Amino acid sequence: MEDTAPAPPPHAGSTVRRIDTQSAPVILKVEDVALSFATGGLFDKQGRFDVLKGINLEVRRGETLGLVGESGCGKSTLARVIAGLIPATSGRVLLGDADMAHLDAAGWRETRRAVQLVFQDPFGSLNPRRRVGAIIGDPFRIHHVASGTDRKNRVQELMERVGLNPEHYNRFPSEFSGGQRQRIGIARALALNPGLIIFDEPVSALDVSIQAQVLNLMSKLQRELDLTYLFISHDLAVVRQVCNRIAVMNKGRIVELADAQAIYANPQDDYTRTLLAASVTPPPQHFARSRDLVQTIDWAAA
Ligand SMILES: Nc1ncnc2c1ncn2[C@@H]1O[C@H](COP(=O)(O)OP(=O)(O)OP(=O)(O)O)[C@@H](O)[C@H]1O
Repeated sequence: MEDTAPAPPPHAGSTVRRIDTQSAPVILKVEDVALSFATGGLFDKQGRFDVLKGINLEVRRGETLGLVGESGCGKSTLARVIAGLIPATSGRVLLGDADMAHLDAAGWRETRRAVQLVFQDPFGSLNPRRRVGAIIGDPFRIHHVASGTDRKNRVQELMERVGLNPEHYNRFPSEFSGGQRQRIGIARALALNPGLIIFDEPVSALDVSIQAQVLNLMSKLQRELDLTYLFISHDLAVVRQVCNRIAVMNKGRIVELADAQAIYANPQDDYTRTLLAASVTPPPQHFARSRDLVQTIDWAAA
């Protein structure tokens, strides 16, 4: 299946699913999280760099929370703290009732299943020597969920769900387009029925028509599977289409968090206004093409 289907311009309309963000249960809570990296005094006299400063946010079941801010403000670092890949220096990350700082082995396994990270990786790629069926089937293999024909059937169901041809199970990543490879990453993230999927800039390097297809796929999957997303982007025009609420981040702090409509209609913070002013949709030729854009965390190696 090729990415040639006509698609609406990605910034033309919203695909946001309506949910009651006040009453839906909280599945993730970030409480006063701070993170400092040691710099050895290279960049500042204290010998540390405060990347995250007093971060508070909640993600409610079924919503898409956007996390927006300029490059370097700490979005990806926060994603990694939430996914349990980097411990916070202080504060708490609660997944359901479980404090990520105090998980036993079973708790870690559950976290690795429950939180999936899908991100833009212009330099990396899906392992070119592995077949797509094996790549998408990794979570089943790693978590001992399914093997043999059962695993193959489940992988092919996932391929179908994300709009890939299941008969392409034995193909290599190089035989897929950029948009299709994103679908491969998304299929792998879906494998273990995650409670939360963190998308880190999943469409920012894609051709504009392919962006629309991937955003539409994300919305379709969310409706069908009742998924919860944390959507990270530097571009307020992109998150507008998919987010119920938006957190605006600047220099390691959340400076504003509100319903998406309120952010656009009545931004409260100067920095949000600056970001909004900068989020004019660029013409298609300004989007770089990328051969391989999304990679999920290889939990076996993490
Ligand atoms: N392991 C590390 N050690 C030291 N500094 C780091 C480390 N990881 C990230 N940083 C710094 O933390 C800051 C935030 O980085 P981060 O990647 O989280 O930002 P971002 O908002 O996601 O930006 P981008 O969209 O460009 O990825 C940057 O200044 C980065 O250089």
